[in-house]
Amino acid sequence: MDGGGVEAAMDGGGVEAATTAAWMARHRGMYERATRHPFTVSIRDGTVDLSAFRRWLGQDYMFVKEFVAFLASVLLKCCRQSDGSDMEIILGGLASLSDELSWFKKEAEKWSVNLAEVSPLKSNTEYCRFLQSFSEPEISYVVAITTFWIIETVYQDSFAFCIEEGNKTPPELLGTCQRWGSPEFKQYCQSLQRIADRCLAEASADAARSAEEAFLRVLELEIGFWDMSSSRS
Ligand SMILES: Cc1ncc(CN)c(N)n1
Repeated sequence: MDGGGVEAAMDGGGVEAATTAAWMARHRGMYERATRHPFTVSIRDGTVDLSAFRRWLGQDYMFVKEFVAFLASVLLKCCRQSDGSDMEIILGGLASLSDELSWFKKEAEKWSVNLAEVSPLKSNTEYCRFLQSFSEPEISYVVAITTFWIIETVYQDSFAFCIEEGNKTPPELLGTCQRWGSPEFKQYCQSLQRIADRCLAEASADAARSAEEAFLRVLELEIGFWDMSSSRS
């Protein structure tokens, strides 16, 4: 984090506020582009193009397979670089991906998406490459856990909006929205945020700067992923 960043992370009394909240405020525009994207907003207002939804489903299945390996690398860094107290939370997230993959397979059948025929589109490939880079031991735990938190949070916030009051989400898409928009998943994301903030409070300025860069990169990649789902990029 640079000098401005440190200031932004301080509240009026000079007490350090949570770093992640400061980033979300500082990068509000990008955060909203990722969490109020026309694709998810079209789910909420009931105008979603179902062929775009099917494209998202197939692409996200591929993403989640790569996400398993990413999370395994976060877990490994947690065991090697932290005191290991976060292990159970990360392990819980990793274990839930088994259910998630089964859910994608069932959902793909329901929507007649042949997962065996799906190949990753450009934005997905780019995102998966980013996830793969976390297998490098040089990438620190603080950067990895912050990245994990924001990846999950973008989905949580995006899909929670689709089930908030006033939604016209098609009934057949409610299950998808509840998967990430549920209060339980929100709590999980909040526990990741607390871990990220604790690690960031202890991190060097360089490490915190790298974590903020990763935060921004995730927002960019998420926007690209929704764009890809809506069209073809
Ligand atoms: C692209 C993307 N971003 C986040 C998530 C939530 N794990 C996901 N399934 N796909």
